[in-house]
Formats: sequence, C-alpha cells, structure tokens
Amino acid sequence: MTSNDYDPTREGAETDFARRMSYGDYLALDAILGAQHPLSEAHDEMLFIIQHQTTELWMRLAIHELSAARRAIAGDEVQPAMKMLARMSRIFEQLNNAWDVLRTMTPSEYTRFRSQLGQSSGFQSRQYRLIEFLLGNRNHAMLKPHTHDVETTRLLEAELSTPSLYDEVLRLADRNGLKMPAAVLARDVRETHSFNEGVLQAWRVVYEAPETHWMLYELAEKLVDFEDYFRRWRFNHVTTVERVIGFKRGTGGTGGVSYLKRMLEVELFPELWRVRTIL
Ligand code: HEM
Ligand SMILES: N[C@@H](CC(=O)c1ccccc1NC=O)C(=O)O
Repeated sequence: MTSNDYDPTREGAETDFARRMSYGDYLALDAILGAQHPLSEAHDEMLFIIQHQTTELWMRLAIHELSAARRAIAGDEVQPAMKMLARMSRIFEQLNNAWDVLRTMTPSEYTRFRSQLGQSSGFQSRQYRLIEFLLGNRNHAMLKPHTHDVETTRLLEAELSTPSLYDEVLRLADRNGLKMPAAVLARDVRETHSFNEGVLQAWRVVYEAPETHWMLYELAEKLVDFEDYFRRWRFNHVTTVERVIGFKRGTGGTGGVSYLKRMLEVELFPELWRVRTIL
C-alpha cells in the first residue's frame, strides 16, 4: 500500500466480522456462488448456468410480487397491488434484456456441452410453471414432469386450486360495480379462463369511461403492460432457441421451436386485449 492509498478504516469502516454479520453472510453468497457446477470443459457452460440461475432468482421475486399482488387485490388493497404489478413489468424487462447476454453464445459453442444436459430442460422449471399457474395459464399436463417431486407437485396442485390473479381482478371489478357473469365468478379455477363475452362487455364500460372507473382502468392497464412484457419474454426465448439450435428437438422432448411458437398464442387476459377492437 502506498502512502496515498485511501484507508476507509480511518473514518470508522468496520473490518472485524469474526462475530458480526457481514455482506456475504447476509446474502448467503457462499451458497449462491458455490452453486455453479459445469459438467464440461466448454467455456460457455458457465454463461449458460448463470443465465438460468439469475433468471430463477428473478422468477423467485416475481412469484413473491405476484402472490402479494393477488392477496392485496382479494383484500381490496388496490394501490399496493399496482406497485407490485409495475415491478413485475420491470422484472420481465430485466429478463428480456438478459437474453442479449445469452445470444452471444453461438450454435457451435452450445454444441460443445449440450449433450451434458441430458433430458433436462427449462420445461421442468417449477418456478416458471408456478408463474404460469398464478397468471391463470393452467395446463394440467405441465404437472407431469414434476411427478417424481412430491413437494413441487403439492405446491403446483395448491396453486391450481387457488383463484388466479385475473380471477381476483374480475372479482374485485364485480365488487366495484362492474357486473361480471356469475358463471365466470363461480368458475372452476383449476382450469384456464377462456374468453368470455360478458367479461368483455364489463371491461368495455371501463374503457369507454376511464374517468368514472379510474381504479379498474389503471389496474387493467397494469395487467396489459405486464402481459406485453411477458409475451416479449416468450418471443425472445423462441428467437434465441431458433438462433442456437435451429429446429432440433428440445432436450425436454418437445418439438423445440414448434412447441415454443405455439406458446406465443397463449393469452392471459383475453378480454383486455379484445376490448381494444370494440372501442
Ligand atoms: C440456448 C438457450 C436455450 C435453449 C436452446 C432453450 C431451448 C428450449 C426448448 C427447446 C424448450 C422446449 C422444451 C424442450 O423440449 O426442451 C424450452 C423450454 C423452456 N425454456 Fe428454454 N432454452 C434456452 C434458454 C432458456 C433460458 C435462459 C431460460 C430461463 C430460465 C429458459 C427457460 C425455459 C422454460 C421456462 C421453458 C418452458 C416453456 C413453456 O413450457 O412454455 N430457457 N427451452
Ligand atoms: N431445451 C434445451 C436445453 C436447455 O435449454 C436447458 C437445459 C437444462 C436447463 C435449462 C435449459 N434451458 C431452457 O430450456 C435444448 O434443447 O437444448
């Protein structure tokens, strides 16, 4: 150390963490930074692992925000829910930008370690499936890859029996003067909600007079904003996949790009998209 080097301890920076909680302790960095175990010598496998692990961490936050938003809406606390939904969009914006890092991996580089992945695939991500279920995309067939894992199956099954975020929004709208169809309010929440004309007409009332339904209008637009970012995530995924593996079958056993393209058709809040056409 030269005499010009600045020493933060002179202004009181703590340096003894033998018996104090440090940065790494609080953030459990030993666990997180000790969890990268490439199975090959390929340079890009570290990128692949970290890209997935960071995505799973952001998904963890997304689940935290989405579940809290749903609880808040069910309890008529719309303002906090708005904040959480705004954060959801920012999380997905972050995830959308992250694809740019993964895209630096070429097909030749991926081929060097792809065989090490065996039959594992993002298709088996329990957090991703939980997010889809929370949002109302409830394809029961997606439980199958988790049959071997009792805890995950229990978690996903519990989610299926809980009203989705959109179910809670429609119930809230009904409590606040919009007449939602009784069949929709009493629907079997285990299934995916499909387009309903009565729900469309209810949203039409809001969109034709935002000033008299400001709270529901803002909430609906938060959902549309989020679905917009979520669609972009799906699109970035399928485009990256085509760029890296072309039309090969996926390690998870699906057709690959053909499967992911089908998923681009999923609509989480169909009436909120359709209402635009009738205004
Ligand atoms: C080179 C990079 C990637 C390739 C080649 C790839 C490929 C695929 C393929 C082919 C599928 C269809 C299932 C299968 O048969 O395997 C799939 C699904 C999936 N992937 Fe990726 N993926 C990549 C990166 C990522 C990343 C970074 C994530 C973030 C966690 C991710 C998450 C998922 C999820 C959640 C699914 C299931 C989608 C659904 O069911 O709608 N993938 N991926
Ligand atoms: N399905 C990919 C493999 C893959 O991407 C993957 C494998 C293990 C863990 C996460 C993965 N990411 C997304 O599917 C493939 O077919 O190459």
